[in-house]
Amino acid sequence: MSSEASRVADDVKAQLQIKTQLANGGSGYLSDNDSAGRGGRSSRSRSTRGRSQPFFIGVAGGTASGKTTVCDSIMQRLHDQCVVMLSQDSFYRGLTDAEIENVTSYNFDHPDAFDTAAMLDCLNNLKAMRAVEVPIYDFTRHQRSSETRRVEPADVVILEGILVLHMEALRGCLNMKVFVDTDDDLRLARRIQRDVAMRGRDIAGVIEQYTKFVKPAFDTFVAPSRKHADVIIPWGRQENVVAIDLITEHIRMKLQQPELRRIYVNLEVIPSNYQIRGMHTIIRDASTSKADFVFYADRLLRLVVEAGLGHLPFTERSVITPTGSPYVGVDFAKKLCGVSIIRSGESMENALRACCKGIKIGKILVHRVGDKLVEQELIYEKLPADIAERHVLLLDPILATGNSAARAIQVILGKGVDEGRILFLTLIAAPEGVHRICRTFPRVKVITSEIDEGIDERTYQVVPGVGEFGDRYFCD
Ligand SMILES: Nc1nc2c(ncn2[C@@H]2O[C@H](COP(=O)(O)OP(=O)(O)OP(=O)(O)O)[C@@H](O)[C@H]2O)c(=O)[nH]1
Ligand SMILES: O=P(O)(O)OC[C@H]1O[C@H](OP(=O)(O)OP(=O)(O)O)[C@H](O)[C@@H]1O
Ligand SMILES: O=c1cc[nH]c(=O)[nH]1
Repeated sequence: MSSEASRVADDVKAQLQIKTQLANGGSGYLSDNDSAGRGGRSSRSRSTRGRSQPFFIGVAGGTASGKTTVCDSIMQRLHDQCVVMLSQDSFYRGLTDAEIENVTSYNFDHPDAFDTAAMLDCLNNLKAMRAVEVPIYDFTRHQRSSETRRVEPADVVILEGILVLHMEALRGCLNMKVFVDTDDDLRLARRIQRDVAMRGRDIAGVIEQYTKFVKPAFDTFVAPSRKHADVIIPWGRQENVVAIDLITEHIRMKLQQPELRRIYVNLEVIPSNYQIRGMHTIIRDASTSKADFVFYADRLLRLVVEAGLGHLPFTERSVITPTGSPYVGVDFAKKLCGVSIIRSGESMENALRACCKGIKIGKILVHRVGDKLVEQELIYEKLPADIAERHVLLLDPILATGNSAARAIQVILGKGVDEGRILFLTLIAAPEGVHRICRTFPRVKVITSEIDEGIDERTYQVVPGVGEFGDRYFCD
């Protein structure tokens, strides 16, 4: 790899590591059935592997920056996946007769030129795995065709357009945001070429439109939206193959992740290895002695606590090492506290104290009233008086229905703690509990070591689970 290519590779890798937040995927193959040319592209799949939501990628950039080429390249590389591509251009509002009369005064680069509601509706339907009818826009007539293009549900949806990252509502739908960065001169040259050859314009008209509308809108809306991107791809006369490869590789990696981790950006499952799997095997074994259960549960709980602490903010700090050399490091976050959900949550207190000397730990006791699915009653709470100023590590080794955790989080929020400052640390989580907490409290970070199959309908125990954690940890 050339040094330039390797620099770009490092850049893209770093951007992906720092900012990318993702969701969903599946299987299929590409076959271009785009009847409208500029109407967006569609690639049909073999199957969507029963996914509940697609993974949305937004690709923005100035006019003629190469967005379509970037999308095509990503799609080609994801040829074994079920991918569809939509273009924001398909959602241009058709012009009225009066607007067409005066078309040189119409600003096609302003957000108002797009039917954003229709675009959102389309994305929401695809999100629910429903097929959509996408409008077909005719650039020569400035009108929507009477026909539409049917787009089937897919595992990956790529949305490209100049304002895809500018529009907040659209950004909210995207799991990955890409900005294609191309020199202004190059873009103008391409734009002239394209509009003359393919959109029935003359050179003078293209330049006039560019100066009057395209450039000002780029400066006002498009360029500032770069800051929302997870990845910025430098794009020039040649394709940035390295960047595309790395993005595709990253998407593939994310597509392989279990469903829940792709849906919820506030869920972290700590990476497993054979040590961790071995410890889980011991604590899940019904014949394990109490001493061994406690020993291995403690080791696992310590890992969960360490992973949770990794999500706290930090400040930079440099020190001098004994060799006299500087080491640029970080300082731990201040103002923390733990809150354990009595009784099982108390098993995590030692792990937290071992990591954070002298940390304040509060307690909450909730009680289920009869049926487990009924809202929990708060029996007791003892929390630090200044909890509203602290980051809160909420401790409970088992997340089953999520009722106990939800009630505890409500109590903590009621004390004035910002939702984004709550970390819920748990050893084993059932999908039902993950949905409950991650959906209800999207800014609470949930950190767990393993996600199990589900909850037993009769006993409400996590399956395969560990049985009653509190009994096995505390009782002889
Ligand atoms: N004159 C005219 N321009 C239009 C019309 N509709 C859209 N545009 C222009 O189309 C542009 C949006 O398309 P681009 O982002 O350039 O197209 P693209 O093919 O996705 O660009 P790349 O793939 O990045 O090369 C805007 O800058 C608008 O000015 C129209 O009906 N008439
Ligand atoms: O997500 P949920 O459905 O609310 O279930 C999880 C709760 O169940 C367990 O406690 P349990 O009520 O068994 O009490 P214990 O801690 O005293 O063992 C566990 O420690 C959680 O607090
Ligand atoms: O499986 C479960 C569910 C709730 N509480 C437990 O201790 N275990």
